[in-house]
Amino acid sequence: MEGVKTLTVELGERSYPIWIGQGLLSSVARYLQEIGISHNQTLLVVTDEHVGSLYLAPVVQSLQEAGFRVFSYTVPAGEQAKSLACYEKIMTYALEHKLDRQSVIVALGGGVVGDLAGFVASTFMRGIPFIQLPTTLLAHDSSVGGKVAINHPLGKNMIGAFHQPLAVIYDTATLATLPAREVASGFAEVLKHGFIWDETFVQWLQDNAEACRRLQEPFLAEALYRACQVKSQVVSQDEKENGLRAILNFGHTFGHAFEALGHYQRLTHGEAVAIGMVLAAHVSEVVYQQRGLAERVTRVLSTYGLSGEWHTLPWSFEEVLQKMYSDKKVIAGRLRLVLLERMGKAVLTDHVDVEILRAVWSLPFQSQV
Ligand SMILES: NC(=O)c1ccc[n+]([C@@H]2O[C@H](COP(=O)([O-])OP(=O)(O)OC[C@H]3O[C@@H](n4cnc5c(N)ncnc54)[C@H](O)[C@@H]3O)[C@@H](O)[C@H]2O)c1
Ligand SMILES: O=C(O)C(=O)C[C@@H](O)[C@H](O)[C@H](O)COP(=O)(O)O
Ligand SMILES: [Zn+2]
Repeated sequence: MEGVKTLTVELGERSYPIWIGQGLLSSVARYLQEIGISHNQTLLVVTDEHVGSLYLAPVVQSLQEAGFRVFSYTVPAGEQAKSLACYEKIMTYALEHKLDRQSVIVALGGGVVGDLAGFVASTFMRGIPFIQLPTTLLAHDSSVGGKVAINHPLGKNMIGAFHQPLAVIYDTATLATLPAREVASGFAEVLKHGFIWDETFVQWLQDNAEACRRLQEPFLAEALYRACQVKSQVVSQDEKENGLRAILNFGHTFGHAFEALGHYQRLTHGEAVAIGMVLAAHVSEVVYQQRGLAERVTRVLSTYGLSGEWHTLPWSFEEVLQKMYSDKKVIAGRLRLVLLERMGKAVLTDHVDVEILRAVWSLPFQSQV
């Protein structure tokens, strides 16, 4: 597969490939055959309205021409689709169309479709295989690692499972149709992978920001490859988040609170995480005496079009804090936060005094434009 970057998520018998390259969707059938999917297995492609209108027909056509029996289901675009109602509708569709325990769910879309379709796969007849076909920049993160979930009115990703895909087939040509806001949002998670694990990657992203933001090759594929590499290394060491994997939640304790308080409409996931990372970087500066850390995090985020400003949010510190206590990392009523010991090295800690968070919330925002 010339020109295709390949990684393996090492998880023993559940290991799987990540293929990254231009135009992979047109030969998606070949990739499915490569991982041993046979024509006896019915495929259900799940997508959303935006992605479906652009990419569903060619994907279904390529699969049907290769002899696969294919059904498809399209959900409304947006975070609201990560709901019990949508989950139930897909389940009903799958049952009505006689999918069985060998059938395969194919998630064609961004993180919303991947999380939702993956959760359907994890529970349909107690679990069937699924494939990720990510179409957003952000989905370099969501398509890898097997966290699948829907939201509950009381919190983000509260109903879910760990269910690894059989493969991630990442056609970077699809990113050309992404709205600018979603491009910036996706870079929040790309940058996160550098902040938590690899200072040299942060520097590379700073040095090549213009080309990356314009989605210019070979920079785009390299950025996604390196971010997926960080994610797969972490997941390989701690698949079910017993420890290390929690560092992938950098910026998310604040971020998920912002998303939920905004009813998943005010901020995208990446925007919420970006603000959360700036706040967590300020807390890290205090806890680990890392002067200049928050300034660097804010500056690089702003280079990628992400503001990181929290004072414009309409919620008080108390409202945000209360929401943070429903985070899945909270154990025995104790808040746990991911901080940066230094740039490129994240840690999970439960030793953060709420007064430090309150003091950070009161800091003036330092715009780094
Ligand atoms: N499972 C995980 O590990 C993990 C990791 C990170 C994020 N997530 C989840 O991912 C979700 C966010 O994902 P997202 O940012 O991809 O959002 P998304 O799936 O809602 O996609 C963003 C928007 O872009 C549209 N879109 C997608 N691909 C497109 C394309 N190629 N061209 C044009 N439009 C396109 C979508 O229809 C949607 O309107 C959140 O729910 C978040 O919690 C999960
Ligand atoms: O894969 C992980 O682990 C992550 O934390 C990746 C995050 O970017 C992602 O948003 C994830 O869905 C958060 O999971 P949650 O368990 O905190 O809901
Ligand atoms: Zn995330």
